[in-house]
Amino acid sequence: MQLELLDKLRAENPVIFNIANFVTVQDVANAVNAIGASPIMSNEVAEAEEIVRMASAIAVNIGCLTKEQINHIKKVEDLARQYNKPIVFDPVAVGAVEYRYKITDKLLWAFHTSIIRGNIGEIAALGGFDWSSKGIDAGSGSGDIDEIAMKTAQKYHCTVIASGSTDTISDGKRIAHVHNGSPLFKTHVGSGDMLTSIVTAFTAVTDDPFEAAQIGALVFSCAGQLVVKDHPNVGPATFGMYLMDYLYKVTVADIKQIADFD
Ligand SMILES: Nc1ncnc2c1ncn2[C@@H]1O[C@H](COP(=O)(O)OP(=O)(O)O)[C@@H](O)[C@H]1O
Ligand SMILES: Cc1ncsc1CCOP(=O)(O)O
Ligand SMILES: [Mg+2]
Repeated sequence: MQLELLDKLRAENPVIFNIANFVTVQDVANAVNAIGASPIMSNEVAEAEEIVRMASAIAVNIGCLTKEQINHIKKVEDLARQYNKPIVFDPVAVGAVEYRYKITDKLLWAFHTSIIRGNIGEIAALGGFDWSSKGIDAGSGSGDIDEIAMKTAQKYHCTVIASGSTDTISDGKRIAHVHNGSPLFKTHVGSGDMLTSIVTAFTAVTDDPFEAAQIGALVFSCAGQLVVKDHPNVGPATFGMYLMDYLYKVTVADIKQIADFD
């Protein structure tokens, strides 16, 4: 894995355009900023072209989907194709809400997406696998996660991150796993959304989405793991607070010491 991409990201400070949800927008902006990129959020179709042109990569999060937003996403994804900007898609709750599944499936067929980042329930739903998602959460299921990630990547011709206690990453041929992290991530709503936009930031510094997915997952998981190592009494609020600090200060050397991936 190219750990030096973290230093490259901080040196280049790329602009990352986020179509965010209103629940976690502040966390996502701060996480992208803390890791060393420059976030911009927008919901307005009239400024879409200017923002796509200035951005190095785009995160599309459907957490609070509206009809107006679907039109915005279509416009932005069309512009991303025109200006050759990578898209990372977060299919929030597609395993639990049929409407979201249908919209997401159409968008994923209509436009090229570099990376889909969802929890295992969301990725299983997109891949057509049996799984019981629960709202925004992964829920429960017993499928083979490697197979689910790989087949879903093949279906949509992209890289997939199925996150969870292990993040499973596939581009349809290769498989990688990031084992770092902490169960505290589950107590902080927005952990997945932050991961998606941090992975998006890494697509700005490498042309290989499989590499961006791995390094993004590793850096984010290690930052959270280091929070808990240094502050063992954190709870949901303080974990989220310290996570921003650790995204800001974590170094390649820190990550090398605890990295657990294959
Ligand atoms: N039990 C766990 N142990 C370690 N890391 C976890 C655990 N659960 C989730 N994570 C981490 O939390 C982040 C968000 O993943 P996840 O909870 O799957 O997404 P979402 O918030 O979209 O449901 C990922 O970086 C993942 O590695
Ligand atoms: C609670 C909630 N409702 C709609 S979007 C959202 C946040 C989802 O955040 P994450 O998937 O990162 O936990
Ligand atoms: Mg999520």
